[in-house]
Amino acid sequence: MAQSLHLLAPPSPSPSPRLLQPCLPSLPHHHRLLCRQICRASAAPPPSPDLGPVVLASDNGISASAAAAAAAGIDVDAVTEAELKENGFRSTRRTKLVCTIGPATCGAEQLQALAVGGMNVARINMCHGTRDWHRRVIRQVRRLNEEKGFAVAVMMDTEGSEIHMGDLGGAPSAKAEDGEIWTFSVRAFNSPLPDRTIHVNYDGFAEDVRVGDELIVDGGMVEFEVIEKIGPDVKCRCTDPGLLLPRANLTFWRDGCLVRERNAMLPTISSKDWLDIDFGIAEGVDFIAVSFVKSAEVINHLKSYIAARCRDSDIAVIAKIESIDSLKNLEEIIRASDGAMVARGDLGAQIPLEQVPSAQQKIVKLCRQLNKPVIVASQLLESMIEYPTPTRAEVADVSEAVRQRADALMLSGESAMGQFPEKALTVLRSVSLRIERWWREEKRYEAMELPDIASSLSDKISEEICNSAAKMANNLGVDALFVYTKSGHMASLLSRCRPDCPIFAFTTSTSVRRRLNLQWGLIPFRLSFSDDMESNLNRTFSLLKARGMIQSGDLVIALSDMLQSIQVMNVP
Ligand SMILES: Nc1ncnc2c1ncn2[C@@H]1O[C@H](COP(=O)(O)OP(=O)(O)OP(=O)(O)O)[C@@H](O)[C@H]1O
Ligand SMILES: CC(=O)C(=O)O
Ligand SMILES: [K+]
Ligand SMILES: [Mg+2]
Repeated sequence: MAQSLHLLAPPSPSPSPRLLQPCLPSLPHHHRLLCRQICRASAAPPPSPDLGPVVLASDNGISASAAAAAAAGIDVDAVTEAELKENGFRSTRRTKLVCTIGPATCGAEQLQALAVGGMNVARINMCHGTRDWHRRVIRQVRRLNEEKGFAVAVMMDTEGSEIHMGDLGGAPSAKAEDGEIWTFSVRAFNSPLPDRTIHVNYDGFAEDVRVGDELIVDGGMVEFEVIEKIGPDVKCRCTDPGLLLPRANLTFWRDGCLVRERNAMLPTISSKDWLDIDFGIAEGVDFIAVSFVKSAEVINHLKSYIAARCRDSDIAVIAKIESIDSLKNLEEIIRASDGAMVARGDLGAQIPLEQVPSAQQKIVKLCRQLNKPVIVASQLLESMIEYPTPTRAEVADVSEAVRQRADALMLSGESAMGQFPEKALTVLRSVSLRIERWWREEKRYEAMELPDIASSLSDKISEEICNSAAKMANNLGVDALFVYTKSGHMASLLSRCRPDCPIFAFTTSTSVRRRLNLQWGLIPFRLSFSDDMESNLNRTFSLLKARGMIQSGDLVIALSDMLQSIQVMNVP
């Protein structure tokens, strides 16, 4: 039996309104499901011969077209579906995982291993690698999605025009020892570079630094003091030894303060970034993460650029919070963006390290309030670049980000160039699962105030519906929330509430489905559905039951943004 609440608001079109009317879902046999088939062939029935137009495919690498799966002959049943089948709804991972792809993970097999291991989003950093390399990675991810049924989204991260070192003439790293004299120069060198010489990308560098300035590499990996300026060359003495990595970020400090007048004059999106963005649009990336955002203006500019260039404007813009200016203008930046990243690497080079944790907490909270997905990034498992197990402190850091209910966690060097990318991903996955479960068991609801964000009446109703549905789901202990959403908006409003149960998000568009992959607690499916909720539900139930993903008797709350309705029912 189902109980439903339908709310009507202009301009939302709706058929006959029923207020808390019981309705009996029947399983109409004339609506057959084409299950884009999966993985465990044995677990699913063969598609019927008279298939209708309905297509359903789930994310997280758990389903594939029947043809593809059969042809490939492999079991692509990754985390979510296995979890759903084995342990029921409660144990699916809510926190999403982003992996930076680099030399350690760019091969087809390595990418597949990451997808199976729970990678929701693959990130490519335009600071590194060639255009051809990036293209190969994007296409490989897309191919895996098509052939193996994954739905891994692709995020392109811009280089930005902050000051950084060159690529060390091809060397993977260089060691700077205490007291050594190194030359930082804006001259172009042919490889190999002269000994202890570093190229700097910013032409004004030699003019801007002064003797006595501190030069900080990658937020403190290595530190130098400027001792002499000779034309384009700046001689520096190493005062804090360490490892220099290619293209490491450089900041200079004077009298204990970051020198940032010059950086303020550099554009957030450089001309090289614009070319990269054109490339990203052409290759159809799902997210563009903008480095060193200073204000909302640049985000608005990029969004209108994207809207003008791609019709359905389905690339989401993520603001990377990694500078003092981005903290100053935090709220306007987050409001303008489709999501944010706490880029702790560079952030920790611009503000004192001890301020990074509170900045993280503040950004995560604000993003949730404003309903924007947020990624916590950098050094989560840094030691795993070299070692197969994390430090206890790293596990505690990951746990804290999960406890804050960030939407996603990100691997950087661990997956790009580390020795144990898959193990690092496994650590993120198992720590997320454990902390999420603990949190639910302890019923540690953080009653976070969620401010109204809608402006139109229709959006206000959607918001109220989602808030109520999430509350009802917790109070009734339902097994899952189902949301039928074309734009994905209602799914993200539900995710914002961080309910106890997972959210099955059904959407008609492949790109919306991939984008929802970044959001907390959502299990995105693509499904062609109609405005007839009863038939949608019956079709979904029979399909998911056939796949063993739900069972008769499971308690479900279903929402739809076409009808703006809530229905509570047991799966028939
Ligand atoms: N495409 C790539 N090719 C070669 N090395 C890479 C690539 N992507 C990442 N790396 C390596 O992995 C490290 C960490 O990756 P990450 O993307 O976090 O880079 P970053 O330069 O530290 O950060 P960001 O530009 O995001 O501030 C890099 O410093 C680089 O050594
Ligand atoms: C991810 C990134 O850009 C940073 O941490 O600086
Ligand atoms: K970058
Ligand atoms: Mg950065």
